[in-house]
Amino acid sequence: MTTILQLEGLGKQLHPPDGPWLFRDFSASVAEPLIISILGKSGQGKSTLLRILGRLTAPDRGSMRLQGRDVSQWTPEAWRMTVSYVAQQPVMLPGSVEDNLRAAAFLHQRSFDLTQARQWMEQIGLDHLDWNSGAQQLSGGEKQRLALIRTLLLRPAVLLLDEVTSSLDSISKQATERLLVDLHAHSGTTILWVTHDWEEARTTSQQIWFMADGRLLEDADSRTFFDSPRTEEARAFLRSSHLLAESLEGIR
Ligand SMILES: Nc1ncnc2c1ncn2[C@@H]1O[C@H](COP(=O)(O)OP(=O)(O)OP(=O)(O)O)[C@@H](O)[C@H]1O
Repeated sequence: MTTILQLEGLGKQLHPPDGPWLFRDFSASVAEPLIISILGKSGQGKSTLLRILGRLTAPDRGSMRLQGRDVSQWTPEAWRMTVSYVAQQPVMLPGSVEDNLRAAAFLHQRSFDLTQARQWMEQIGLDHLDWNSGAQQLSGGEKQRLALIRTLLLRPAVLLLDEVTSSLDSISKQATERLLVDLHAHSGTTILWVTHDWEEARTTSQQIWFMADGRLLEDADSRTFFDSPRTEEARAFLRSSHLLAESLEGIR
């Protein structure tokens, strides 16, 4: 495996120059192809980290290298075509479902892969949609999946996913997870995946980043993290996640 992304001492300060640090000293290597889940309690800065990696937010400290080249040697556009972010709250572009699907091809002057778009729409459970209908009228879960496919059509080497299954029912969620795992297996796409669903993380990912106390507390292969987490913070996090899952199971 080769290193595609190298993070060195990344930090984000809430109110620079004197405010507290949301996180700092975040250093890690991303080897390709891997699926890495990013776990941690709310407010640890997981989304902010993804936005930094997607060059949508600037870090207050630290550096990043992509494919061996420092961030300063990349234009933001070229970086974002290689490392692409899918937001938790999907933003639909004005126009139809098809306009949204064609957006990446249009913006980057590439040909539109109609066969691939149809196949992914079907695989993700959106084959019922009329491509001429307005994208703004879709349900939250439909928008979330359409935004994901719109980004997949860019064919990024690294995909940054921010809770992309959070609005989905269990069947759509499983279909989405399967599509992403298949894509990773067949195309070697590297995925950094923020999720609150530890079961999703355990079943899809080979590696876990666990954020707590304003830093990357654990960077471990998935089995090691779930079977024998190194820190008390991770053990407490997993205990509370298990308890929550059990109580939700009881309600069902
Ligand atoms: N540029 C910024 N300036 C000020 N505050 C910010 C900035 N970016 C993020 N924050 C704050 O940092 C905190 C962490 O946000 P973030 O969404 O990254 O955490 P998270 O771990 O992804 O949380 P969740 O799991 O709830 O989505 C939040 O309180 C947010 O309001």
